[in-house]
This record gives sequence, C-alpha cells and structure tokens, in this order.
Amino acid sequence: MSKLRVAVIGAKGRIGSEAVRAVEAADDMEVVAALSRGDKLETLVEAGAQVAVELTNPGSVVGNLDFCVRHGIHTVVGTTGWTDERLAQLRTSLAASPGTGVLIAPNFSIGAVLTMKFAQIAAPYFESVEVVELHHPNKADAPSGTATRTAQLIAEARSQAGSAPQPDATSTALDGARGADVDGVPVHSVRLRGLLAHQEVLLGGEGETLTVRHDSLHHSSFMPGILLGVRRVVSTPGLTFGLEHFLDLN
Ligand SMILES: NC(=O)C1=CN([C@@H]2O[C@H](COP(=O)(O)OP(=O)(O)OC[C@H]3O[C@@H](n4cnc5c(N)ncnc54)[C@H](O)[C@@H]3O)[C@@H](O)[C@H]2O)C=CC1
Ligand SMILES: O=C(O)C1=N[C@H](C(=O)O)C[C@H](O)C1
Repeated sequence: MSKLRVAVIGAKGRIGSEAVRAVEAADDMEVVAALSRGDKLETLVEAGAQVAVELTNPGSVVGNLDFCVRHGIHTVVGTTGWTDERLAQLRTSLAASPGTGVLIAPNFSIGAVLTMKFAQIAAPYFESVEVVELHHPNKADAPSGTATRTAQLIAEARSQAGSAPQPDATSTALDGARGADVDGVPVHSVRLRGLLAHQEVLLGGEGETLTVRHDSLHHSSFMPGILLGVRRVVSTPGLTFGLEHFLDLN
C-alpha cells in the first residue's frame, strides 16, 4: 500500500514540530515537505503532497489554504481565527475545486471535542453558562478557537431549545470584566506561564452547578486527531468544520 504524501506548513512551530514527528511515525503516511515561514508554497506541488497540515497563525492561514485548494491539495487546518466571512470565502474557493477536502478543526484532542459535545447537550438544562479558556502566554489569539466554537454550539443549543436569556444583573463593569460576548455566552481568556491548553464550561441552575473541564497537558494530545484528519480528508470533499464529524459524534 502506498503511503499518503503529507506536508506540514508551520513545521517549526510548537504544534507543527510535533505533527512532523507524528506523521513520520505513522505507518501509512510520510512527510514529503516541511514548510517554515518564508518557504515557497510551490514546494508542496513539487513534492507531490496529497495532504497539507496547516499549523501557522491567523495571518497566514487564509493564503496558505487558498494555495492548497487551488492546487487540489487536501488540507487539515488547526490554525485558529476563522470568521463567517473567511469561511464563506473558503467555500467559494472549494466550489471551484471540486474533489478537494478541507478539515478545519478548532481542536484536535478527543477530550476537547467531547467537552464541546457535553456542553452542547447540557446548555439548555441550565440558566447560566460561561466559558473559561486558559492557555500559555505565547498564544496569539483570544478567545481561543475552541472556546469560540464551544460558545457558538452552546448558543445554538439554547436557541433551538428556546432557552431564556441568561440572568445577569451587572449594571456597572470595568471593560472586559464580564469577558467577551460570543453569541450571548460570556467567554473569559486566561494567559498563564506553565499552562498549555485548558477549558472549563461552567453551568449553573437553581441550587446546583456543573463544570465540564478539559486539560491538554502536552501537544501529543492533538496528534491522533491530526492523523485521523489526514486519513479522512482525502475522501471527504468540501469543507468539514470540526473533528466531531470524523468521530461520528453527530
Ligand atoms: N486545532 C488544534 O487542536 C490546535 C491548534 N493550534 C493552533 O495552531 C496554530 C499554531 O500554534 P503554535 O504551534 O502554538 O504556534 P507557533 O507560533 O509555535 O507556530 C507557528 C509556526 O508557523 C510559522 N509560520 C507562520 N506563518 C507561516 C507561513 N506563512 N508559512 C509557513 N510557516 C509559517 C511560524 O514561523 C511558527 O514557526 C495557532 O493558531 C494555534 O491556535 C495549536 C494547538 C492545537
Ligand atoms: O494555541 C494553542 O495552543 C491552541 N489553540 C487552539 C485554540 O485556539 O483553541 C486549540 C488548543 O486550545 C491549543
């Protein structure tokens, strides 16, 4: 059986360097290109990459992904910073490149994907829901992609269930004290030396609270999800948003 030819973009970064090692260690795939900042994207074509794993930053990902889609290279994207506008632009490029698959995964770790699912299930049963995400201080974006997606899923679930707006009597507050408002769900971002990637979803009802917490303690937590994404994206044309779709969790 021939091996899947995989390229990693952002290969010297925290997660990118771990991804290069994980792909090299997998029996069914090989690293044919490892791109760093300043390297030419044409290398992907010259190397015959079938799948690219994009792990750079919100400022680089759109251009990199556009190149991959135009050249029919399936892409697994971990980079955060996705807006509705960016996704609409991507869907337009994908329409012109039928057969090409793109997976955007706000989080590749199974525990984080399950946290999102549990929060989505629980949210309509509680009056109050807030998200706290905690990351290393080198992270560029806030709130995290995972927290943003979690809050969106919570808001969708509450809207579908006809939940009332959350109770909050705050009448004066310092800017930021109540966190960022993501579709009506407060999201709080902590940046702390010593941490990697953590999230708590706090749910409150009359006389009880429920906390759903996940901790990524090492970048290895993201690797099984990346490898699954690489294997599945080649036979899944169009845009898939969220690893849960490849885990049959929907
Ligand atoms: N979806 C997930 O499960 C995860 C996603 N991430 C996301 O992945 C991204 C990268 O995170 P880290 O590795 O912590 O950041 P990092 O800053 O350590 O690594 C990013 C690397 O990409 C390089 N880079 C930037 N622009 C480039 C370009 N145009 N071409 C090639 N390389 C380029 C940088 O020089 C750097 O080496 C972030 O958006 C982060 O939020 C991180 C961990 C897990
Ligand atoms: O920057 C990180 O480290 C991470 N980024 C992703 C995010 O923004 O959700 C995934 C994970 O939290 C690690």
